[in-house]
Amino acid sequence: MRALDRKPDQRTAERLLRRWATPSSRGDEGTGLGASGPRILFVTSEMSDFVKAGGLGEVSAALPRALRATHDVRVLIPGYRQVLAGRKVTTVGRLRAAYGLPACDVGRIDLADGLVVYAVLCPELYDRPGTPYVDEAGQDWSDNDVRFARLSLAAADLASGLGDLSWTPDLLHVNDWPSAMAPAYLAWRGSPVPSVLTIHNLAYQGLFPHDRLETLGVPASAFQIEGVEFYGRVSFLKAGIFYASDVTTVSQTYADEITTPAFGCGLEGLLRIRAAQGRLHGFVNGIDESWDPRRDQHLAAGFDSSDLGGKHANAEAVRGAFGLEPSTGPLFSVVSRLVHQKGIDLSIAATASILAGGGQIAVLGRGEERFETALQELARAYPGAVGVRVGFDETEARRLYAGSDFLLMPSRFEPCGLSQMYAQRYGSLPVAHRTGGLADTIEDGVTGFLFSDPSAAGLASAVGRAVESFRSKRRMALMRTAAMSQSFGWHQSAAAYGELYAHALGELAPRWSTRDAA
Ligand SMILES: Nc1ncnc2c1ncn2[C@@H]1O[C@H](COP(=O)(O)OP(=O)(O)O[C@H]2O[C@H](CO)[C@@H](O)[C@H](O)[C@H]2O)[C@@H](O)[C@H]1O
Repeated sequence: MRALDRKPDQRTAERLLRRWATPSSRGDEGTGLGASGPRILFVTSEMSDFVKAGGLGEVSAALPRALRATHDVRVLIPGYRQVLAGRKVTTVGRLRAAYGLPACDVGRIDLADGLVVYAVLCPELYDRPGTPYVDEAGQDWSDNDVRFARLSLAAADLASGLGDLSWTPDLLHVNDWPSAMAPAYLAWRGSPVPSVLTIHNLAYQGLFPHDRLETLGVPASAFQIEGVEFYGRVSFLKAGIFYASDVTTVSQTYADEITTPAFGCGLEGLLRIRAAQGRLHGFVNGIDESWDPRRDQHLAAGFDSSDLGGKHANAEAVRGAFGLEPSTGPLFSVVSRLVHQKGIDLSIAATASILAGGGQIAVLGRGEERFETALQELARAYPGAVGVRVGFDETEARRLYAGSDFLLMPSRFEPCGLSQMYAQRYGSLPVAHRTGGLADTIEDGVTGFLFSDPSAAGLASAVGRAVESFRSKRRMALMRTAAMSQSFGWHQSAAAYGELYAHALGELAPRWSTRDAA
């Protein structure tokens, strides 16, 4: 299935083989190599140190840091204005134009904790207002194919030793469609550098018209079912799934789900093949240490499971900020991108059961206009009981987790989900659809409430169970304590990624000798 049929780049292979000639480099001694261990370039289109549109931004800030104890991890990100503004950026390399992709410089930023970030410096592609993906009106940038092909090609170039950097990665770890072309560029130039693609959300695939092949540097021979073609278009994500050495996603349940037609978004066939090869893995995300209700500076007051006084202070702050009346009933929250995936329509439909149970609901989110409008109408219809804020606000989000009793998360699918972990850590019990990472991180009836049918009725029945539990102080206290003591650190999944890297790197030599002999 792998299309690595060209003559590999000899110089790179020899460098890697020299570097990985020792037993430990083949993973025989685990991953305890320290910061002088394998050089990993973590390629991402968002990182919450600079700019975040969703969960990927948080994972990109946390996972490279969790891996630093054992790996020499550096990050590559487009040089958006949010990345460069007010920072010391040293130009350390230059990459040539290729195909229809412009030349760019490589800038180095040293973050306060020592993490090194390389920025792809190309103002014509990245120096714009808006988010990494859309303009201020919410429209996709029309040149997103070039913007993210340039990111991917920069990663492949650096892995091939181009650009004159004094640091050359041993392995690329790419994330979602914006960097998923990097493994393909490596394969097309015959590079032996291994790559790992993490899928944070299969629903976003980076699909572009067939007439962009030349601009993007896709060889005509790769525009086929065993390559990057997806129903007549170029699929960046499929390129990554097809060419990466290994594919991971962010929970075991989602890794299983995406091999089925219901969740596979048309890629289930290829994903089944990768799974059969033992190349599809599920590693659940962690949450970083800033999510600590005792010390979080964003909160109105700190608290822990043995003293929930501060939680009540946060509930008061939320009620005030969202225009809710004083109440002793249950407070439900939603903190979410307002998109179909997240089942926002189901949460709207469940409002009746929440209000009937004497509860209130506070919603923070932004996204599709139809959901923003519907939620604002709901708040107007139930003043004092439903509060809605359209926007993206870290402090409000943290206060909502801290102040609410329950978090609604009826996602139709959820690769991992972070909000349900934050909520549990802050003593807010998630009411969630039993899917993907939600099924893997919530214990039904112990740390939250799961329901199996993603419908208004399914959610309403779980809301009923939550309201019922709220009536028993003892039960609530037990569940809160169980939720707050869940361990969601990065340690375990960082170790799993480390093992995977070691395995992919260790395969270099055998793969090469077979090919050399051929
Ligand atoms: N209006 C707002 N204001 C402030 N903060 C807001 C906000 N709306 C959302 N957030 C924050 O954004 C994050 C959302 O993360 P999720 O993992 O839940 O979803 P997302 O779908 O973006 O990520 C995708 O990638 C991640 C990472 O792998 C997977 O966990 C997930 O399943 C997948 O869909 C949470 O930290 C939440 O607090």
